[in-house]
Amino acid sequence: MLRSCTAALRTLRALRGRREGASPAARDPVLARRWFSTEKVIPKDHALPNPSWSKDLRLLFDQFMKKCEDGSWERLPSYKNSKLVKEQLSQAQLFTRGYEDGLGFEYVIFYNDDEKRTVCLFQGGPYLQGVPGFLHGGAIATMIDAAVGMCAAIPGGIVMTANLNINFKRPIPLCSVVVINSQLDKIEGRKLFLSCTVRSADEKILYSEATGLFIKLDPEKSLI
Ligand SMILES: CCCCCCCCCCCC(=O)SCCNC(=O)CCNC(=O)[C@H](O)C(C)(C)COP(=O)(O)OP(=O)(O)OC[C@H]1O[C@@H](n2cnc3c(N)ncnc32)[C@H](O)[C@@H]1OP(=O)(O)O
Repeated sequence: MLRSCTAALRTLRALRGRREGASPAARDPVLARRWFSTEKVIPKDHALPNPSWSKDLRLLFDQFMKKCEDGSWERLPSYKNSKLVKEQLSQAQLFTRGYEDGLGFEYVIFYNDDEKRTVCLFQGGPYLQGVPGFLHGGAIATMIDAAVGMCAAIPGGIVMTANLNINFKRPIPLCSVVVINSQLDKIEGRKLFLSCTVRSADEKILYSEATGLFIKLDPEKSLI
């Protein structure tokens, strides 16, 4: 745990050194192209191992990749989300993917279509601290929203969170790995009801439980 936190902070310090002086776009031609042009950028798949991933996260990732071999499970690449991004908002990115490797939300989501459920393997980095040494409740809520939201979005299409209830039962140590199991329980018209649990990698500790209501957007209705 400590090793992955240290690795993430080292990456940050290196990046900080590079960043002093000019604006981000001026220093980074790739970023500049993204911000100021309509040129298509090939998205990076963040839902793959990087050096900040702990042994626990890699182990679980490998186990689920094995489960994908018979087609019952599917790994969801992170760039599926970018389908919704319009050209003029090309600098926009999913909140959970806006951090440098290891500092924020490191996760991968697997989907099982037959069971209508997802498993999200999540390692919360040092920038997500709340009470010292533990994950911030808002970061946990964000990750639950993203994981459960994805479980709703696959059958539901474009959905938004209408209600999310979370019971925080145990604090989650910073940089540890948790498993977020989400399940689609019921669909009523445009309403999708889901539930989820957040457990330790060995499944012995139940950290949080949540239920969520997601609404499939009505194409006839304006959001604003
Ligand atoms: C592919 C890439 C994926 C990408 C997926 C990535 C996952 C990321 C997940 C992040 C998700 C977010 O952060 S979303 C951001 C946070 N959420 C929001 O900002 C949503 C703000 N709220 C809204 O815009 C709106 O309330 C909506 C869109 C949720 C619903 O509005 P609407 O479409 O007009 O629907 P409306 O007629 O009001 O309600 C439809 C039915 O739902 C019920 N209903 C509505 N809200 C509630 C509620 N809070 N509690 C109980 N029931 C409710 C109504 O009673 C009605 O029931 P009945 O009469 O039919 O029985």
